[in-house]
Amino acid sequence: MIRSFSSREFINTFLNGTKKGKALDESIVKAANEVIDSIRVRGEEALKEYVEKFDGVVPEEWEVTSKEREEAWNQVPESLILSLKKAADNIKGFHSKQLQQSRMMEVSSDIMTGQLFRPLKSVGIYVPGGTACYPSTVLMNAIPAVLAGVEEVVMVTPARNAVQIAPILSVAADIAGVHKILKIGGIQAIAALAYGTEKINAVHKIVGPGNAYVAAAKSIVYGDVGIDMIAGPSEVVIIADDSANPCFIAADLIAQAEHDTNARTFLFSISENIIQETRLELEKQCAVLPRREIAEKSLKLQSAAVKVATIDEAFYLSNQLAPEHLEIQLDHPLEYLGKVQNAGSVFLGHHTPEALGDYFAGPNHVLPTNNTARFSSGLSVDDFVKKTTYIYYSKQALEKAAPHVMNLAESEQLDGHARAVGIRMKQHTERGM
Ligand SMILES: NC(=O)c1ccc[n+]([C@@H]2O[C@H](COP(=O)([O-])OP(=O)(O)OC[C@H]3O[C@@H](n4cnc5c(N)ncnc54)[C@H](O)[C@@H]3O)[C@@H](O)[C@H]2O)c1
Ligand SMILES: N[C@H](CO)Cc1c[nH]c[nH+]1
Ligand SMILES: [Zn+2]
Repeated sequence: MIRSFSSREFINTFLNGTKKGKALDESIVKAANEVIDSIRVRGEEALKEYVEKFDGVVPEEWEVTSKEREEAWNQVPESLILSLKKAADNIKGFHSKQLQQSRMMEVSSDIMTGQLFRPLKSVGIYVPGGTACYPSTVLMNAIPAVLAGVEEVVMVTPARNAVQIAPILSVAADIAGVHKILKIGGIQAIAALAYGTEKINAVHKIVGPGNAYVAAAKSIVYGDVGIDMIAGPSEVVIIADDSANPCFIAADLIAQAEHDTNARTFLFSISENIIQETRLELEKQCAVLPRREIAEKSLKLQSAAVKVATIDEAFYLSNQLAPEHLEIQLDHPLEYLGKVQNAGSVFLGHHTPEALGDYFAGPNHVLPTNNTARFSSGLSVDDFVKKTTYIYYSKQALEKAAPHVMNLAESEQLDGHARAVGIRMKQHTERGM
């Protein structure tokens, strides 16, 4: 089910070859452009057409009413509400440490520079709802936004042939502090959030994962609004030696594979025995999985087991791939943290499954995929904050800086810039200021 690759074959196939991930699919981008253009021009009328076309049913109102939100609480078991609340507490705890205060850096008594931190006014959070229902993604998207102080957090999620969204999503939204929930998904939701319609206000930034249609739509609207990232299918790399348990490795590979037939799962091990045992475990565990078809397809098409010569080689491959999730299933895992150069989130040791991070531990599960952890990071409070710098110079401070500023301006042949300083110097001299 999981194919073996040598290191070289792995690099040629998954990093440089036929299975190298692609940020966007051109035909999907083309289709998304059409939908977005229509909604931008024709607003509500086009939005309804596309919701009907792609999601089956057009709800009477886009927004989940406060009555519906209240009633949702009676439809979710108490134990599940408790789990959501505990997870939310951990997520809040972790993200609250990311909050930063505006700061002033006094350079000297007559020069000040600084940074103002201001929350975005409104954001849209996308919660996927095509093939599964993700209350955890509601918490992961909304909690950092609310902590940052965003005034209006608008969640969108497809109702998919139903008039209502799943009650658990609404409850998670209440726990996280979401202000509005709209029953719209896919490209049409991104278009409505980016450009607004007669009934929907445009937001300033759109965050959250989704399928290839959602990713394409986010890439198109970027520039008119902010986005967090272009999220691709989920990924996990597991680095393991003989100290690992093949049952755990297989379970963690399946946990990613069941998301999506395009999810990518990799095992790098110095032990041939571990690879063989994991293969057997995968067969066994997949056989009893409700989402067996999805997981098996993903494992067959998008996974690899690589027998490496050394642990360093495993880290080399992982850093080249820059996976969304990296599990280090080795004894004394903390000792290996220094070897991690590129990864969205790292799971240390034999008892820290990636699923723990998906739901509960606190760090965000909206993470960079498809090699983008080389240059980007998971969702955080920072995504919901703008930083405005400021500068203050006294007259005397400007006089000291003036020759340098004028030199530099003249070197760029921008006389207007030089004059903006020079004119002040002239007045200071003339008026004996
Ligand atoms: N990174 C994360 O944190 C995270 C969390 C949860 C889910 N995910 C990923 O998000 C993805 C969710 O995908 P999904 O499909 O289940 O839900 P989704 O909500 O992203 O997409 C469903 C929507 O896609 C649109 N769509 C489907 N087929 C279409 C077509 N042919 N043309 C135009 N639009 C079409 C429909 O409007 C539909 O409602 C999965 O890949 C999953 O792994 C990631
Ligand atoms: N593993 C997903 C992110 O890659 C997040 C998730 C949500 N629910 C379960 N898993
Ligand atoms: Zn997951």
